[in-house]
Amino acid sequence: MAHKLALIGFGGVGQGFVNILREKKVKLSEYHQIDLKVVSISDLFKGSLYHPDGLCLDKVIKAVQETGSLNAYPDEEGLIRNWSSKETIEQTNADSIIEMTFTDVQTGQPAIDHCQWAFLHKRNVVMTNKGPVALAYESLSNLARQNGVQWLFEGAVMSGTPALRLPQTTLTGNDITEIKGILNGTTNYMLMRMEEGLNYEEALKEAQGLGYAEADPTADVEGHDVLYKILILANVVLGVPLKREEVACQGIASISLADLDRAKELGKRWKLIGSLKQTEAGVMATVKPEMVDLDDPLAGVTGAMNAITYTCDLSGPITLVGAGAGIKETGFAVLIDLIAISRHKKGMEG
Ligand SMILES: NC(=O)C1=CN([C@@H]2O[C@H](COP(=O)(O)OP(=O)(O)OC[C@H]3O[C@@H](n4cnc5c(N)ncnc54)[C@H](OP(=O)(O)O)[C@@H]3O)[C@@H](O)[C@H]2O)C=CC1
Ligand SMILES: N[C@@H](CC=O)C(=O)O
Repeated sequence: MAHKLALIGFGGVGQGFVNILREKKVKLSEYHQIDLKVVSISDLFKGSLYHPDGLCLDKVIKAVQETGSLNAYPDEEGLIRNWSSKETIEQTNADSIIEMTFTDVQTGQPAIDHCQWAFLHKRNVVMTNKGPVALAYESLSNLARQNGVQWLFEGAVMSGTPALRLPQTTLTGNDITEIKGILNGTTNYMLMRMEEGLNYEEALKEAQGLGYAEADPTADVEGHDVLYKILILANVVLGVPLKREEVACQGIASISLADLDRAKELGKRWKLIGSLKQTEAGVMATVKPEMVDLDDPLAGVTGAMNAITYTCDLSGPITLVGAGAGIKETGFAVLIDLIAISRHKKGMEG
């Protein structure tokens, strides 16, 4: 039976995910026996489409590429246009809602509402949006559980690199005493390009063009995006309900070309580091730029690559290095969550 999907937010990641479905449809069906069918897409300015039997993804991409809007999708019997995200979540026949709207670092909205509406209508949610996980993890997890649905968000930390699944699956049984890493692709890319001679604005523009930056890139450069990832790691991996106010947060906006030159003279390199440490006084968390030695493994993590080290009591430190941002990489995170939901469903049925 098809697993029906409703996509809320159709920007870079949404379109990247649809392209993955177009590319992998046959393999998903042959090797994983999964038939993922997009029945709804709802985007604030690009418009909205719903067909209970599924949308033609080639026509969806053609419409958006040629006109920037879903309104150019051809009319067909049974097609409904212009539902809001609320109408879509409540009235679609989708099993799972894929939430890919922008991350609001102050309120987590409208994505928190999107999750609530979905859970109350017994729909799973897969999301790349960090806001709801960082700000409302406990209440939304409870709501999902009470309604017998799943809530997965691998893409929220390090895009398609399994930064959440790794500690939750293969590292389980360890006590994790510290988590530390480079957790933002945009700023890591910018620092690299600024070392290569670009100025701050040029480097940011490139990162935006490559699809790494947030809709409001202030979240990247001022460290809020890393702060949110630290809150997610604290809540989800350490089980500690850390709050935003408890984390000192500084981004890279104040780092000048002169600072980069000074680091170079000292045999060092600037990196924006997020960290969480278990102490007797509780979990200590910081987000701040640090100069790391050039022979530190973190110094070699460049561009939009990220790295995270889990310090474990039994297995010792384990470091994961991989993409921290990117359209295809984040689209993959959605796919792996959907494969997990499909497998879970089959296990329950079997
Ligand atoms: N890009 C990346 O590398 C990564 C992104 N993420 C997260 O994934 C999410 C999506 O990222 P990305 O695709 O790059 O961002 P974009 O800004 O490209 O896309 C977000 C889309 O959501 C739409 N939108 C905003 N509000 C609503 C709403 N209320 N209802 C429906 N649609 C809405 C926007 O519409 P419009 O523009 O038409 O207003 C836009 O098309 C973000 O939360 C981001 O933090 C996570 C990991 C990596
Ligand atoms: N803007 C973020 C996207 C992924 O979370 C980043 O640059 O890392």
